[in-house]
Amino acid sequence: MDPALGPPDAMAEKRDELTPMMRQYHDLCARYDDALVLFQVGDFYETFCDAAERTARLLEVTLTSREDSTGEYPMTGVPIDNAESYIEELLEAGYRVAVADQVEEPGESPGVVERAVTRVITPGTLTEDELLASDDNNFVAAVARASGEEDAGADDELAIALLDVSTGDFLATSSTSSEAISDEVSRFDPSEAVVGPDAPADLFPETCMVTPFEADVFDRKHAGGTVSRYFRNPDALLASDAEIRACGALLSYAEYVRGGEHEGERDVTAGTEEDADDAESDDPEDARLEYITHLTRYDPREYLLLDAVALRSLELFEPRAVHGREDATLVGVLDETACALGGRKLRDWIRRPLLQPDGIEARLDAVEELTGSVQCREQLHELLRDVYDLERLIGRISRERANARDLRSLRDTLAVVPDVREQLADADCDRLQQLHADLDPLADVRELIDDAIVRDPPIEITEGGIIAEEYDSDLDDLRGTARDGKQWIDDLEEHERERTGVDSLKVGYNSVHGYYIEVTNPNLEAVPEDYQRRQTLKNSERFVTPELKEREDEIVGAEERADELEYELFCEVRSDVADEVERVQNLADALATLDALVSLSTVAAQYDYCRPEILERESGEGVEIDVEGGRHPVVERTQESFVPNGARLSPEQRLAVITGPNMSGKSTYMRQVAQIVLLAQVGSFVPARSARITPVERIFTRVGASDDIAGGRSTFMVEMDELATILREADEGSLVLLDEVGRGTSTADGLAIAQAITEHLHDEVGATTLFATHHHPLTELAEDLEAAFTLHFEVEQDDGEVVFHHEIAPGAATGSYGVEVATAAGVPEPVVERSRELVAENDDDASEEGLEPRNRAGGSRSAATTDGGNQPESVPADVAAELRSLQMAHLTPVEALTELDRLQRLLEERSREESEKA
Ligand SMILES: Nc1ncnc2c1ncn2[C@@H]1O[C@H](COP(=O)(O)OP(=O)(O)OP(=O)(O)O)[C@@H](O)[C@H]1O
Repeated sequence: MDPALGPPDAMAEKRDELTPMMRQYHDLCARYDDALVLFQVGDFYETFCDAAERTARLLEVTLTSREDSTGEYPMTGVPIDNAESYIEELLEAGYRVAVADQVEEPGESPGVVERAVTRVITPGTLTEDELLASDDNNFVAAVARASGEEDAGADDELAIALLDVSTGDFLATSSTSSEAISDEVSRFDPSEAVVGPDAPADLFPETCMVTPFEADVFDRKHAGGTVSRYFRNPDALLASDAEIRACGALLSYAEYVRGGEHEGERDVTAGTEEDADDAESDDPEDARLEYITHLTRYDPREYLLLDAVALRSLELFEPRAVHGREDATLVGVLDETACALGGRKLRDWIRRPLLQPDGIEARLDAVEELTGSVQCREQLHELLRDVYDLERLIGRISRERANARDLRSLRDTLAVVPDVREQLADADCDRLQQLHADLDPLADVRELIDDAIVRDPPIEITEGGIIAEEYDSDLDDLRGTARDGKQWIDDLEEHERERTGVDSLKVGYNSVHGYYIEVTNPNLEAVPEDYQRRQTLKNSERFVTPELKEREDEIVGAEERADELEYELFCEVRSDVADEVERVQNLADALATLDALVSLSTVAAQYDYCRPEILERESGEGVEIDVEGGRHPVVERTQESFVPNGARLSPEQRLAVITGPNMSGKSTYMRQVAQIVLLAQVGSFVPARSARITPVERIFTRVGASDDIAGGRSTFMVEMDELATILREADEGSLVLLDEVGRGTSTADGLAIAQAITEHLHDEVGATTLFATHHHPLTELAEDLEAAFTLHFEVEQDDGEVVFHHEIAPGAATGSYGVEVATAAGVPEPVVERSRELVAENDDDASEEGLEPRNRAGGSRSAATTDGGNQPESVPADVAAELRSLQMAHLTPVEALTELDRLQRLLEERSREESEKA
């Protein structure tokens, strides 16, 4: 265990003798033993002992020490004012951070000042804008099994719950397959996972912090109680015990990290179903997080499924190195949203493309309508730019972490809503009409903030200057008293000058002595009786009068009371606004949806996309994809010109074997088809002249071997693993992209595997498949298979140079042009020349060899012939034999070059041996 966590050993031994403050620190460390405790002492957050040494090193701050009667303890502190940047570094180093604040003013009660953990900051539960890396969702997940018993069977139901603490988004689903849950993990990419005793540890990638949490909160009864504090009927809302356990545990965790007076929530005996029924039971109800108002239970089968491999290879959110541009992702090209809300919504749509034509058509109708009206679209975009991140704002408000500026931001957003509504007043399609209805301007909330909070309030909420005039009569009275007093003082100078006859008399103020009357030394004789000396300066004396003192006390008293009252009033307003959390969240959702739709229509109009026709698919039937003039949405933006290509796939013609030289455009083409399908299912227009598409249920990809080298497994193993998944899980509702399968092994084995896979996909799986390959014999196979066909990219040779047209055409490619590409890449001329000779020789050989007959599929191809032939004299027999056995038609250019390189070295070795013998 990390010695920086938990109660320091040095303190534990003598806990009872520690000073009360150090004992507090010790006890909080014991209570929050999985987190680094930052302990407020005045203006600093301090850590002690091992934690101090660790933080001093990590944060590069000075290590000091603190002594009490029990000894001297290392200590390190960071200023509270910029604690967030230090906390960020601690999080990056893999720590959770528990912030223990002073929760009363020093001297407020006898003894040591009270401290409590007011928040536990973990990667998955961030709420501070400074710590949240982006506007995107930041999820914490919890996973639970149905039974929760240690010996649970393999096909027990597994559930995952996901919560974004900063926005209140809360989702849950379950499945009997752990792969399906793993796919959901990839989809939502949580930064933290809370696990109970029975969760499979290998579900989460390394980037996700795994937080073990108390077993009891995962208990069915306890979890049911927790969920029912939030949602009326958990059993009707959620589909299984596993889901209830995951949701309940996650809510308990969210309550736990909120800390503060609710820290008792870690006491897991509270919150059973019986407690929840008892309206009077205070503790659990108090712990309730007001901003969690919706729970979306979904079935993964309602959405197009994309596993981690497909998410990566289709460049949805992460760019692939090849394009080398940050925004070279699908979300990058689609995101023209105006506000953070819309950006998150769009990402969610891309993460979960739809399957049901109705839902897709509803979005497409809205996109079409907005695409057709430039003015409306642009005005909406302009208006939406003034929309703040309402979800995070209302989250902060309901967590009592919002300041007056946050309330004004909410008010400013509400002020935009009537204009946004106005733009939708004449909408035709259902979706836009519905949004028009959903856009509640929350006039009451806006009015409240307008009345209560000044236009430009300060950041601080305890120093006054927040509450508007005429909002509260007591406050107005206090302010009046302070104002009158100040006016009296303003008049005092004039008055006293007249009374004393001293023209140089001045009235001033300083923070130590308060108000004073200053008289210079030559005039001291004129000082009246009632002046009381307060301060002697070099050339003057300062006085007060009993009346001035009295007025001063009055002003200070009134100001202090006004500040306190303002704070109270502010908290009341904030709490009244917090009561409307659900309405604000609903408004946020409507604005987010509108922004996402406007963004899709902006892209559609700007980049000449077309509305796809969505076809119904009966279950068990195959897929129809008919695209004319399609373009790759990402690649077309990264280069000057792009050649459009069509695609026609149907249940009768569903497996395309695509050949063509390197760099001709095979991979681009395949990804383009998949991205067009995916875009259509998002409800977006697509980069094509026309498109007719049946929604696909799942997209599988197996792409370039060098792309996916996962830790600890060879390239070939990764490839086979991904293939195994495809063969096991794909069906006629799937779209499968295979890019150069079988490269990581010998040519013969590679071809055999590719052939077997093609046959299996064709005969058994029935998935719509695009298969790019350098194994030319596969094109022959495609001709034998009823529902397979061939496509190719042709290139031209112009004066020895290869010219790429990037145009797809029916049939198989005639040559591989690998040698020409090698020339272009700068491979030395003699090697290229020799390659040409070999290609010519081997073409003859290859034409005599065929593919394994289908009924012998899987058998390895015949071994190389080693007997002589037309052996050139200068070539040693073994090298010649190896050269002859090379099957050039079956080698990729890189493999051919590697072979050539090896043979050239062998030749040189042989010549050296010969000359040494001679
Ligand atoms: N339709 C197109 N119009 C214009 N340029 C294209 C087109 N398709 C591909 N390209 C360009 O050609 C480059 C190579 O394309 P791609 O990677 O798809 O080739 P490939 O045939 O898969 O090559 P390899 O077999 O070496 O993997 C792309 O990076 C892109 O710049």
